[in-house]
Amino acid sequence: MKLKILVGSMTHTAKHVAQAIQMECADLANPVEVEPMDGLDISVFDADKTEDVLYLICTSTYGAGDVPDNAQALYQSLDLQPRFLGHVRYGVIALGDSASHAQTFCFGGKHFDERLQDLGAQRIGEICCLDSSDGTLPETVGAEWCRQWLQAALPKSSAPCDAT
Ligand SMILES: Cc1cc2nc3c(=O)[nH]c(=O)nc-3n(C[C@H](O)[C@H](O)[C@H](O)COP(=O)(O)O)c2cc1C
Repeated sequence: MKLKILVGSMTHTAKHVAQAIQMECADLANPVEVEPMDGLDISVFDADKTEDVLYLICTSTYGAGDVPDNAQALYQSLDLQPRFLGHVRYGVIALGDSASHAQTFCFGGKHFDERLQDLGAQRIGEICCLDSSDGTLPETVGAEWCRQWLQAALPKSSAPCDAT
């Protein structure tokens, strides 16, 4: 099963989380692709219709609860070019800061989740919120969460991937 991680980031934290997942989860999903959201639109969910693929939205939050600049085009495309995404299974890692932005904590990831659900996509598991003010390492927490998430998402008959 392929894992495609779509990264929305301003100052690279979300990118580093995605890269940690790529290294730590290669035995559970193969390949693990990391793709910055720059320039993407809703068609990113078309390419793999016939493949066994899971999507992971990994995005931070900016402004007053907005998605980062590099995620704007994809986020708006979900609204401006809507289509049924019933074939899409996805998870969300949402990055934010509860100390400075309590009212809009992790809204970037939560906004993506709302739009994807509106279009019929199926979220697997709960949203993973990574809080930059809680003293944990986002790469470590994100990769650990992703291992558990992948294990829950894998069909029961699937053996872990041969990463070689
Ligand atoms: C200008 C600015 C605005 C932010 N706004 C929010 C916000 O509204 N909600 C939130 O939860 N975090 C907010 N954050 C925190 C970031 O989302 C958080 O630090 C995140 O880890 C950054 O990830 P990145 O390096 O991948 O962009 C903001 C940070 C900055 C610098």
